[in-house]
Amino acid sequence: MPLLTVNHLKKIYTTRFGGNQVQALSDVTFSVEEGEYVAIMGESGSGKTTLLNILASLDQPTSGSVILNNVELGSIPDRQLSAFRRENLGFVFQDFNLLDTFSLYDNIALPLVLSRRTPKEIQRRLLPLAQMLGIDALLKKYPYEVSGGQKQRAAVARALITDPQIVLADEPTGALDSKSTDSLLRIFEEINRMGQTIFMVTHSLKAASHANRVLFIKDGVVFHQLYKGAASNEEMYQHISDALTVLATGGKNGE
Ligand SMILES: Nc1ncnc2c1ncn2[C@@H]1O[C@H](COP(=O)(O)OP(=O)(O)OP(=O)(O)O)[C@@H](O)[C@H]1O
Repeated sequence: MPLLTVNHLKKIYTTRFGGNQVQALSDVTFSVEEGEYVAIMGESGSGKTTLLNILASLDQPTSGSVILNNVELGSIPDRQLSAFRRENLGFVFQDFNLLDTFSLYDNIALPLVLSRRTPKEIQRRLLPLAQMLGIDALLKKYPYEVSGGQKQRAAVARALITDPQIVLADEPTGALDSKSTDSLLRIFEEINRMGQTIFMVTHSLKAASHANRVLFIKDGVVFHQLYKGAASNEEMYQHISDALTVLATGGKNGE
């Protein structure tokens, strides 16, 4: 039984006055096993953010379903959605989404504070995580006092502190320089090796080449997928680059 099952997702946006309709997703089906590290790529406008918003239970599909560990997202009552999200999903965004008036410690602790965990328990979980991510000396600092890479590591700590079933990452390296990108990708590899399931939207071939599997989305469907298998990051980079060329030139299923 996969951890995440996405069944025939369709999403049609209707403009406010009912005029234009945009079909962002036509028929998206795939699944993610526990412990996998999956990247999804596609051109601008191909529906990646729409898909991520639906997986995050921030938006609802027009039809189709998403099942996370036997729970169909569409069956969760609205009043329970934010707690479900907080307890089961970890989010990492391109622009970090840290609160400027909170220290790094308080930013990382926030999901557990909202879940009413005791300060002692919060500290017991937070300190080893901060140590693993190399930000333990920065916990009293505010986001404006640290670098982009350090902010992103704090955001990763915040995503992991609830021990989520899956981490959803939206262009996590998009705002980072190349040194911080390498450091974040090493962290993702490390937490994946420790068993964390990761689903990442990215435009970056480099980021995608670190994943175990890459899905390609085009015209609202998963058009192709690549397994890394025993390939190196460099070989995977080349395979992804070839697949993107096929995608851009309109070939089908890797032909
Ligand atoms: N709220 C909305 N209302 C109407 N149309 C929308 C809305 N959000 C997205 N769309 C349209 O749906 C399609 C898919 O958009 P989406 O943002 O999911 O693509 P994307 O792959 O994430 O793009 P990018 O890589 O540029 O972020 C696009 O045609 C977009 O214009």
